[in-house]
Amino acid sequence: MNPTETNAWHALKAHYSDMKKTNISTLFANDANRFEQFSKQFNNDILCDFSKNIITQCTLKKLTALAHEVDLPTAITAMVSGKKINQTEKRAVLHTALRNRSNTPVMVDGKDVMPAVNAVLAQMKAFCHDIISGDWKGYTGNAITDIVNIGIGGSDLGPYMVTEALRPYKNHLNMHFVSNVDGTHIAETLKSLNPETTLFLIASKTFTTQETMTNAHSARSWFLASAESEEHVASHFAALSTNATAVQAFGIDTKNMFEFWDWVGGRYSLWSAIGLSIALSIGFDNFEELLSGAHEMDKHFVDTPLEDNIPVILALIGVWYNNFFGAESEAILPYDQYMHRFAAYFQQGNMESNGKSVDRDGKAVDYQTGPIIWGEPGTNGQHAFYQLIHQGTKLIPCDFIAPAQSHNKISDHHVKLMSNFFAQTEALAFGKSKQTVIDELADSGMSEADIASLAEFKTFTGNNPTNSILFKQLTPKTLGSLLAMYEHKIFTQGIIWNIFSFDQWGVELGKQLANQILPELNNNESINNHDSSTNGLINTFKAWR
Ligand SMILES: O=P(O)(O)OC[C@H]1O[C@@H](O)[C@@H](O)[C@@H](O)[C@@H]1O
Repeated sequence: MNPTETNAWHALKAHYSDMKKTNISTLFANDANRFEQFSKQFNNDILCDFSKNIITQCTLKKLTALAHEVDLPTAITAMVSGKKINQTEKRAVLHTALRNRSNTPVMVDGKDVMPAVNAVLAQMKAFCHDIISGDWKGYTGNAITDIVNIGIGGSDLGPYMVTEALRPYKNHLNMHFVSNVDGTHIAETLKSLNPETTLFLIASKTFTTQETMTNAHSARSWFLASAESEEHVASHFAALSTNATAVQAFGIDTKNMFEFWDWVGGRYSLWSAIGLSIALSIGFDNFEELLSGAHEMDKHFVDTPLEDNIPVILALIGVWYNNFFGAESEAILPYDQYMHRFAAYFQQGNMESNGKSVDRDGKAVDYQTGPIIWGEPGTNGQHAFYQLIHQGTKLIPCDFIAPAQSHNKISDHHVKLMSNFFAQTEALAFGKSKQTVIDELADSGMSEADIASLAEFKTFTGNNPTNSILFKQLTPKTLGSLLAMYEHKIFTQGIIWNIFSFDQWGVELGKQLANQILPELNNNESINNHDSSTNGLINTFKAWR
């Protein structure tokens, strides 16, 4: 259903003409209980404060009506019960089954997937035990000290982000992540490694991705240059994949293969065998906690009425700015250094899922779909790009995310960090009037004329919307819940925008052309079969290399 043709959309359009004239300051001034009314707690662990948005209860009602009109509840049930909702790839979408700790049957093609999910988890558990305890020996009899995850996109971003986020839980193993096909990435990583004590995890759903396969072959050659015999590969290489044939062809023993399934999307795969690097880094029990946290959020998403459903509310507020206010982007700003890859992770999560311009009926959409996602950890962002958020011409709704308790209680760092966290959303919402600036400059010794003209530049209009997501501490469980919350936000928005969120055809054309161009780079002949720009660039590259 085209969302713009729903009754709810028309009502929202009319409502927007009123709301665009109001501002956050007024909304707070008129309602002493605004925080209580527009915030929700999840499991007494995560507080989501939506109050600093340009919304009223009426806005939320109308947005929720939109979610009902596009039949979000049926769509949620279809996803979690294994319906093939990824229609262009004819696949189910079941990352929720990977963390289904209640173990209720989940059927795909008449078969319960849970026994297979549990079997791979058991295999991961045993492997983690062997590697972490040092029982697993490398080819010279030494224990493994370093793990290198070789993967890209969903086979890299999630494991890397979570491994970084959960550093306080990590054991003695040194983790490395190689993704880029740029030889610098693997070369710099290998420099510090000893082949006798290094384990490579080749992480690729398809096991055909050019970047990953190239890095995997280079890692193998590097390893064999020391180990000499192919039979040693078995104790230093494992594969995380859906493609057993390609794993075997690469030379990895399938007993070192950790399987997952076509119903796991790459960008939703950290909960599967793709998460093996996470489990190795923090131990399997902590990995299970991560799954449990996500499962708790899954239950909330499935069971909670839309009006109280946290991922749904986040999604609807996102739609409000994206489709009615014309916001082009959203910033994700974690005030936690451990979460420094969180925005990058959800850049893929959001932009690969909802960066679509054809609807589920194959027709070009005539409305906006997924926003541009970006962000960096606070406070670094404050000293870089917040200027534009505060005083630029673009509306940038932001999510501020922070833990109440730091893992590193060093002097007053955390209260300083948090004072910035609170100050920023306050400043963004309420701004600073020209009169306040003039009053502040009154004793500066400047002339009245100078004060008046400077005040123009020092005024903050405010009315910049934010969500604040405050949680107790960054634990595996809380991180699991936060990740699932954002995943379901993306899903909800995809349903509203009537697009397929679980395919990614947009990554294919570049791959195809690169494959055509690659052989053209293997000689020094001038080429002229492309457009003049591409010809010119290739020929200059050939002349200069
Ligand atoms: O895990 P593999 O198959 O190597 O894919 C890695 C990545 O490839 C990209 O082209 C996208 O399709 C991503 O969704 C995917 O995560």
